[in-house]
Amino acid sequence: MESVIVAIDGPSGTGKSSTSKAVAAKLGLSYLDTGAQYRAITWWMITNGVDVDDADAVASAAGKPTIVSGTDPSHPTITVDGVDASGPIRTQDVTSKVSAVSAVPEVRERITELQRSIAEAAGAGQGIVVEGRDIGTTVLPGADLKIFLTASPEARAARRSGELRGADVHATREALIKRDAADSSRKTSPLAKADDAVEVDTTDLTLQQVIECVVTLVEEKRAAA
Ligand SMILES: Nc1ncnc2c1ncn2[C@@H]1O[C@H](COP(=O)(O)OP(=O)(O)O)[C@@H](O)[C@H]1O
Ligand SMILES: Nc1ccn([C@H]2C[C@H](O)[C@@H](COP(=O)(O)OP(=O)(O)O)O2)c(=O)n1
Repeated sequence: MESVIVAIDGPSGTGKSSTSKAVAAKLGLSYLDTGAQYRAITWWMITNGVDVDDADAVASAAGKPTIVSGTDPSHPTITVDGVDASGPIRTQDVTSKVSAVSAVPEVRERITELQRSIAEAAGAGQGIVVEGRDIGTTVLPGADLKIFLTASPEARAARRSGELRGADVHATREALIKRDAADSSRKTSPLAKADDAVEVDTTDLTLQQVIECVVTLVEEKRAAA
């Protein structure tokens, strides 16, 4: 069967990670969480004393860490300089700083290059599901299928605060809206829907329904190829 490259973009809490992992596992594809890579480089900046609000300092350090992503959807991994970073990249500290670091063009250039080489390697096999903010627009504009997930801020905040074991929904909603605004308004490769992306509003859909919808879209693409 032909390999297939699927790009899934959208704001926080729309279901990108859960959907992408499940779709990739179901169809035997590789999986790449690009947000984890931006979180990993942010974690490296913090642990190495780089001031994340100093764009010049972040730019000069952007080439230093070695980030390696494992692409098995049933066991995604990420290491920074050989150290497992999967836990530390999910802290509130990293979450609050990742938008500033990922807005720096030198960081994006470095990470985009890494993403393209991973997608190229997977393209030699069955293919890959790559999720993020700018995959359909910038990283893989030639992807076979582009999906843009959306959901109301209320639904997204409720999902996130559920994950954070009952964190205040209002505070979660405010933090999420702030991060989306920063990601959507940055100059380099902002969060945006590609013109040829299929938009799926997940507000009133269960995760299973979203997964089925995306699996069907991939199968239709493959059948038409
Ligand atoms: N359609 C949905 N309905 C209800 N909960 C969902 C749905 N999609 C995802 N979730 C839950 O919402 C949370 C955030 O999903 P996630 O896939 O991490 O989103 P994203 O990667 O877009 O930030 C997870 O706990 C996930 O299980
Ligand atoms: N392709 C991407 C993916 C993520 N980012 C940045 C912007 C996001 O706020 C952060 C974190 O992304 P991540 O997907 O982990 O965020 P959430 O799971 O939605 O909380 O990384 C990006 O700039 N470009």
